[in-house]
Amino acid sequence: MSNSRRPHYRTSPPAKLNLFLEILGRREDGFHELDTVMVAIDWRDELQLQTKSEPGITLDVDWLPSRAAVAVQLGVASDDALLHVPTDESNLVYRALNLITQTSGYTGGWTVRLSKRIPSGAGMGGASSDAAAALRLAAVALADLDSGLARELTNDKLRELAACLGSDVPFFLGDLPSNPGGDVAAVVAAGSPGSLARALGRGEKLIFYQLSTPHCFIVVYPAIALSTAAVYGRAKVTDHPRCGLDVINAFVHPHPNINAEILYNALTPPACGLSPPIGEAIQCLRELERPTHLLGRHLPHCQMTGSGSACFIWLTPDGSPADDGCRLTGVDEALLATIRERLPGGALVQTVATCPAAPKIHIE
Ligand SMILES: C[C@@](CO)(OP(=O)(O)O)[C@H](O)COP(=O)(O)OP(=O)(O)OC[C@H]1O[C@@H](n2ccc(N)nc2=O)[C@H](O)[C@@H]1O
Ligand SMILES: Nc1ncnc2c1ncn2[C@@H]1O[C@H](COP(=O)(O)OP(=O)(O)O)[C@@H](O)[C@H]1O
Repeated sequence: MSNSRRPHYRTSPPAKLNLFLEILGRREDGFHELDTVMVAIDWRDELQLQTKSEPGITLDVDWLPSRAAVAVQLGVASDDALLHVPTDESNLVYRALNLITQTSGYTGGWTVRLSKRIPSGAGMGGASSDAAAALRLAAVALADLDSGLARELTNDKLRELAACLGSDVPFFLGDLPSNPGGDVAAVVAAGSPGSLARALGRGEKLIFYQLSTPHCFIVVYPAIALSTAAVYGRAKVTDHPRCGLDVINAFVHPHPNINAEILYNALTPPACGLSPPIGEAIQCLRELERPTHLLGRHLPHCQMTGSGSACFIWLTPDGSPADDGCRLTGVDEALLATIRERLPGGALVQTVATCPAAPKIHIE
């Protein structure tokens, strides 16, 4: 088949927020044992790929709506490191496609376009989500091209490849059934209010929960990119670990009297130690004058996600059902503008809702 007649496979990889993160221990391989609770949110990149007859990977990366527009919001020069996304083998999409090629025995190559919206080094898992999406798209594309090529790409194998790429990557495969030849494209229930998972081990051992209603957040990226390894390098192992089950309960069965302290992140102190403006951003969110009908009578539900630097406010702690319009009811542009103004040095600020971790695949 000529390259121009080959189908395009595309999807919109979501970001994630860690609602809870406790460090249970330090392992001999340098990783940390975690207990973390993650939700997928609809702050999305766009990933499109096509097979080609020649071997090799052609990867184009751009920013949406444009690199210059994102730079203005962040208050940085357009060539700033904050906007750097590699286009070589160090891009996780590239590494994911190499793993698929090696595992399947495919002799052709890939043409890929990655359009970024998820800030890098934010603790929002953008690179991991892109990598999981690349695994899924490539598995579906190879199955269409020649079913023999997909024989080795069972769901268990995809999970194994995902864990090789990074601790957070398996989450973005979603709740894949453990069956050989299971349909990797069909893991998303239509209209699902989103994926929540508890992750143990180094993050790759997952227990998924189905949300009954979407939850909404304001997410703030305060123009700081942090290295995950550097933050873990300063982390302390606790003798008295907290447990993520309260958070899971609060999200799966929302009720009016939720204790604000259930949002917890043991990486916040080391991240703030590396970059004090993150602590200032969290403090700023806690001090916001919020519309009372929105955040109600409760303490502000704010936290940092992952290893930082992004922080979030949980918008639906009062148990009222959040419908699709939650992003619009009460969270007006004025509130988002106030947050931007109060954070010195620029910020991306956005309202988001929970969504499936492994989104729909489109074939054109
Ligand atoms: C902190 C978290 C929370 O979800 O997310 P991010 O802030 O990166 O989004 C994750 O644990 C990050 O997972 P991920 O970004 O996939 O990290 P990896 O590539 O596997 O590891 C990067 C580096 O982080 C450290 N690391 C990572 C995971 C872990 N459980 N213990 C660690 O000590 C190691 O130093 C490792 O070399
Ligand atoms: N597809 C990708 N998108 C963004 N960054 C990527 C990608 N692949 C590799 N990287 C590298 O991964 C690091 C950031 O990962 P990212 O997932 O964006 O942040 P975080 O780990 O904080 O959630 C950066 O150092 C960047 O150079």
